[in-house]
Amino acid sequence: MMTLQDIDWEHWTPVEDATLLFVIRGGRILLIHKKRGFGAGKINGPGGRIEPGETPEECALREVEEELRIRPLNVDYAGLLQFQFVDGFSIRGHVYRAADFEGTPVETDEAIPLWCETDALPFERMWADDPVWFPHLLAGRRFSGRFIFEGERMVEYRVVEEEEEFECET
Ligand SMILES: CNc1ncnc2c1ncn2[C@@H]1O[C@H](COP(=O)(O)OP(=O)(O)OP(=O)(O)O)[C@@H](O)[C@H]1O
Repeated sequence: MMTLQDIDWEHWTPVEDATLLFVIRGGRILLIHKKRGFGAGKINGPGGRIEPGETPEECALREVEEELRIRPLNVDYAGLLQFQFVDGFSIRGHVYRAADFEGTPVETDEAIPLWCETDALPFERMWADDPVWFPHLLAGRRFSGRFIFEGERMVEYRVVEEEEEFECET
């Protein structure tokens, strides 16, 4: 069985590089019901794959516009998630927080917007890792997490709080 220790995380490069962006305002967080792509059917933050020539933050903003038609404001870096699947797939998630936004979230081909109270999140409909790092996200802390997944099952994880300066280079 694969464990966290079997992986050289410092030199690990993911098959896919992606983003997540969470608007958190007035005790509520803006999530989506993801209609297609990786994780379709789950509730998550808006986000998607980083395109060539794009920074993670540019991708995060573009994905929120594409999926919900809003423009996040006061965006800051929140954390980094490294997911290794036992079948060989791997994905990195660059996570951002926004304190405000312009526009009105609407349903698109990709997503249905869903405002949730931050103290009543639908974790049973979210990825298994989310309950592990959401407390950091909601508290405004920076974090990084490493995870082993077997399909949709989280096999092992380690999440730590990071110093303010920490940000991943791509
Ligand atoms: C394993 N545990 C996980 N926990 C929480 N979030 C996870 C995740 N694994 C992937 N994610 C997120 O899911 C989105 C997939 O996006 P992505 O690969 O782009 O999907 P999609 O097929 O729609 O691609 P397009 O960019 O639309 O082409 C992307 O935001 C990525 O950060």
